Amino acid sequence: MSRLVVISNRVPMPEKNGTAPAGGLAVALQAALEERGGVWMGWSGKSSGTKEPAPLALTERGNITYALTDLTSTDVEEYYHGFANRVLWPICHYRLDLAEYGRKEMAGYFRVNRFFAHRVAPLIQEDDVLWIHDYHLIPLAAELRQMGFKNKIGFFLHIPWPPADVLFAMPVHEEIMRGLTHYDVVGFQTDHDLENFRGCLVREGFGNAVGEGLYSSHGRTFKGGFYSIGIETAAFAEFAKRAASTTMVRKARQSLEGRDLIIGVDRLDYSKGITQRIDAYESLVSHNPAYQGKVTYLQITPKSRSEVPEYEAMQRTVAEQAGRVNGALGTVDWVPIRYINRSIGRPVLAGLYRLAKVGLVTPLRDGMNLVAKEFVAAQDPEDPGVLVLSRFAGAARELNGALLVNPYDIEGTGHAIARALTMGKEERIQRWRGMMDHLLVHDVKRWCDDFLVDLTSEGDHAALAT
Ligand SMILES: O=P(O)(O)OC[C@H]1O[C@H](O[C@H]2O[C@H](CO)[C@@H](O)[C@H](O)[C@H]2O)[C@H](O)[C@@H](O)[C@@H]1O
Ligand SMILES: O=c1ccn([C@@H]2O[C@H](COP(=O)(O)OP(=O)(O)O)[C@@H](O)[C@H]2O)c(=O)[nH]1
Repeated sequence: MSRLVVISNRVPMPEKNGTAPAGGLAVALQAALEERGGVWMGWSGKSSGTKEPAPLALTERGNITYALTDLTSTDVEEYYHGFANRVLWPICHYRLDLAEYGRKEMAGYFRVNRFFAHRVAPLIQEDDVLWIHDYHLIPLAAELRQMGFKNKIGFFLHIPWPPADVLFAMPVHEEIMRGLTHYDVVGFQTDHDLENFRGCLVREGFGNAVGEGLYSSHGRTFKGGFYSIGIETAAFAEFAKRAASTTMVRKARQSLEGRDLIIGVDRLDYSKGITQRIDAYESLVSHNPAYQGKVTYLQITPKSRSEVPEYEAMQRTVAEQAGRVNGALGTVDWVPIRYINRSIGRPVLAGLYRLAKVGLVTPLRDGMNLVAKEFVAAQDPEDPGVLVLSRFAGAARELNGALLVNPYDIEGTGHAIARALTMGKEERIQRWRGMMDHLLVHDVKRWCDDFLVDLTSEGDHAALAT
């Protein structure tokens, strides 16, 4: 079997205390690489200031070699905060109104991709298979091809791919589309994302669908597919069962004093629909006094990308909103919303999911959303909680036992929370069982295997070029 070289912007070096940063990409890739070993190259998350970054730092941990590079402060600003998170992220999440397009940032994005190519090049061996992840690194294959690399190179996009009318509002959409054609396999989270990509490619004459999932463009042929990312389902379920008896989770249970727990866990990101969700909860509780003092909503929301103005603003908005609801509805012995603005380790999260009667996962748009899958995996089979899930999360294409909601419909979401809180055990078990069976089969290993089978067995697409 060829050696696997994974390249992603975010690389979670296992810290001394074993905690990884919040974010589904890091969590999933860690699981996938632990399984088969290989090299994982990416950004250290640190800036070298105005100095040229030091050579790649190589660290062996088990069967994984981590290869990390710092970036200059200008690179972090232009490539990560600038183009990746203020242009590609909002565009791919259908938020044209938030995209801040600047030529300096665009140039920084392409420059850092070239820098990544030069940094990783000395590590690449002839029969290595390269798997590049996410919107930060779309042009990387083109850079490597230009340097003469003929290896199989796959790309997986963790976030949604928008329809042509949204994508083409971005001035450099042609360069981005062309960048994707240098891969051998381009993978998306869902069939909807793949359909949108196909529309972008074919409608605007960038390329053609040539059958059997193959596309031709700019003299190359590549496969386009969808591969829905999973979690380590069985291990997470076991984890949650054990977590239920830890001190932290026991304390949480005691503090509820018999109230039903509703839980939300999201990075502080406008795509996650947190403000709409708080509105929905407020609408439910204020219109139904029977719930007052009987439910507790715990929202765990670690800070994310705080240097980006839209994220910084959200920190204030959500904190004020939670404070306002608590001020308006709280009583001397009841706090309606418990709001935590920092990261919680996954072992504790697992126990909290299991404790909860309702999992609220209501993004306005999300590539997949691993929290939805973790919530399901963590439930007690004899008495499972109910998942309230946005129809706009990639996970909604698979988790059909959830109560699907439109997160823009505040009252509708409130009604779904009420339905979840009152659902009988038999229906809860039936809904949960179907989702759990699906997640046990479609776990992170299956995702990884499916993608790599397509990448390594697709033949030489370049030679098939039309
Ligand atoms: O690296 P950050 O800027 O701190 O952001 C964290 C990650 O956010 C995004 O995660 C996505 O990937 C998940 C796993 O496939 C998926 O479930 C979720 O819907 C996506 O939002 C981003 O795509 C990653 O690159 C970031 O590392
Ligand atoms: O305080 C937190 C919040 C989230 N997470 C983890 O971060 C990931 C979030 O992934 P998801 O796909 O839901 O969203 P993303 O943040 O990648 O957009 C999940 O594995 C969570 O368990 C965590 O470890 N601690």
